[in-house]
Amino acid sequence: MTKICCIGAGYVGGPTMAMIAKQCPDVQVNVVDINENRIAAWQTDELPIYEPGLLEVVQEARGRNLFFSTDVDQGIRDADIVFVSVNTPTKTFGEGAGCASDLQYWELCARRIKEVSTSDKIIVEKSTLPVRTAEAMERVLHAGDNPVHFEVLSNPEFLAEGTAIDDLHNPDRVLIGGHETETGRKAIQTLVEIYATWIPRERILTTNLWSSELSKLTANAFLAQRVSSINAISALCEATEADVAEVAHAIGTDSRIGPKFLKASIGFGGSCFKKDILNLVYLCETYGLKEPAEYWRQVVVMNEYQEKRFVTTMLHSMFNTIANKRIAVLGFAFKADTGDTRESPAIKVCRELAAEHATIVVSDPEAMENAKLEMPELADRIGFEEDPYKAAEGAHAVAVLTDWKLYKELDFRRIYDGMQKPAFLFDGRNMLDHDALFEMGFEVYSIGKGYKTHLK
Ligand SMILES: NC(=O)c1ccc[n+]([C@@H]2O[C@H](COP(=O)([O-])OP(=O)(O)OC[C@H]3O[C@@H](n4cnc5c(N)ncnc54)[C@H](O)[C@@H]3O)[C@@H](O)[C@H]2O)c1
Ligand SMILES: O=c1ccn([C@@H]2O[C@H](COP(=O)(O)OP(=O)(O)O[C@H]3O[C@H](CO)[C@@H](O)[C@H](O)[C@H]3O)[C@@H](O)[C@H]2O)c(=O)[nH]1
Repeated sequence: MTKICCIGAGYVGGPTMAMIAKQCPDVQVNVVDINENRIAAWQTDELPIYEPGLLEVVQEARGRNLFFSTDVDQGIRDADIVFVSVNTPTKTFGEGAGCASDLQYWELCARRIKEVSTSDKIIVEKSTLPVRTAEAMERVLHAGDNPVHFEVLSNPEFLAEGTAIDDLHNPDRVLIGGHETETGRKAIQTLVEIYATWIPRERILTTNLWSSELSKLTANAFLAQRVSSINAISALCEATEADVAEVAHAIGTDSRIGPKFLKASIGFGGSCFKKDILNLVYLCETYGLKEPAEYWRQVVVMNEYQEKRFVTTMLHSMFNTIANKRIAVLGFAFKADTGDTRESPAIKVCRELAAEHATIVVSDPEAMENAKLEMPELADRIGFEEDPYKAAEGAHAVAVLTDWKLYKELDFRRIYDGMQKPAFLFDGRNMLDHDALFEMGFEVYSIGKGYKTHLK
C-alpha cells in the first residue's frame, strides 16, 4: 500500500488530501500539522475551514485511509511520498520584505524530512514557491552523508476556495514537474498514477521542475491581471457612462479573450494573488529584469487603487463626511462560499472607513470568526452582527463587499425602511438589481456602471 504524508493541514493540504484519499482507497493518506487545534478540528465534523462539499469527502475517507495527526515525524518516516503544503506568506522582515516569499516553514520541513527519514522518498512541493526552490530543497535534503535518496517534484495546486471540491474532482489540469533523469521520470510516473485514478490522463501535464514551479506563479499573475484590467476599465466606465458589465460581456465573447475572470469588483483578495504576484516581481528583480518586475507590480497597484476608490466614492457621495455614520458592511470573506478573510478587500475598506471615523457593523454568513481577528486595532469602531437586517438597522449606508448569493435574496424594502435617509447602497460586487433598488428609494452606487441618485 502506498503511503502518503502531507505536511500542512490548511486550505490546500486538507481538501487535496481528502480528495486523494476518497479517490484512492488503496493509498493511505496521513495529514500532519503542528497546529493541534486544526488537527483536532479535522477529526470532527466541525472542520477548520468552510468549503462546500468538503465534509462529505472527508467523512467518506476519514478513518478508512485518511488520518489527521500532530505526529509529524512519524508521518514522514512512514511515507513513500511526502507532500509539503505549508504556508509560504510574503516576507515581512529583512531582504525582500513585503515582496519575497517567506520560505522558513518550507525549509523547516525539508530539514525535518532529512532528519527523520530512514527510507527513500518522493518529496512533492504542493505549496506555491519561487521558481528554483526545489534546487535549494534538494541541497538541504541531501546535505551531509545521508544515504537516503529524495526525489523532489513540483505539483502546484490550482484549486480556488469556495469551489475547491469541484476543482479537485474535475480539474482543468494537474501539473507535475520533475527532473529529466531516470529517477525523476519514475517519481513523476508514480504521482501521475495516483491522479490518473480519477483524472483523464491527457489532463495530467508533466514538465521540468522549473516550468512547473513558474507556471503556478504565472497562472495567478494572469488571473489577477484580468481582474485588474477590467477594474481599470470600470473607472473609465464611471467617467463615460459606459457599463462595465456590458463591456466585459462584449469583449468576453471574443474566444481569444474568453468570458471568465472579467467581473469588476472592489478588487481581488485572498491569500494567493497579491502574495504570488509580489513573489514574481521579486524574482524578476532578483534576475535583474526591472521592466517585467514593474509590469507585474502594476497589477497590485491597480488593485489597491480600486479598493481605495470604492471608499472615496462612499465618502464623496455621502456629502464628504462619514464621521459617526453607521455603515453596514455585508460580506467580509474575500469571495463567496468561503470563511477565509485573508487579504480580503473588506479589510482595506473597513480600515479606510474607520480612518474617516465611521461606525462600522460587519455581517457575514461564514467569516465572522475570522473577521473578528483581522482588525483588533479598530475594535472601538467596528461591531459584528450576523443578521444582515440587524446590521443595516439605522444605517446611513449599506456596502456589499462579498458576492454571497444570499445578499441577492435579501428583502431590501425591509432594509430600506429601517435605514437613515437618504439611504445609500454601495454594491462592490455589482450583484444586485440596481434599478429595483433605485425605485425603492436607495441612492445606488456600483462599480463601473454610473450612479443612480435621487439627489439633485
Ligand atoms: N489557499 C489556497 O486556496 C491555495 C491554493 C493553491 C495554493 N496555495 C498555496 O498552498 C500553500 C498552503 O496554503 P494554505 O492556504 O493551505 O495555508 P494554511 O496557512 O491554511 O495552511 C498551512 C498549514 O501548514 C502548517 N505548518 C506550517 N509549518 C509547519 C511545519 N513545519 N510542520 C507542520 N505543519 C506546518 C500550519 O500550521 C498550517 O496549518 C501556500 O504556499 C499557498 O500559496 C493555496
Ligand atoms: O472576475 C473576477 C474573478 C475574481 N475576482 C476576485 O478575485 C479574488 C480571487 O478569486 P479566485 O481566484 O476565484 O479565488 P482564490 O481562492 O484566490 O483562487 C486563486 O488563487 C488560488 C491560490 O493560488 C489558485 O489556486 C486559484 O487557481 C486562483 O483562482 C476574489 O477576491 C474574487 O472576488 C474578481 O474580483 N473578479
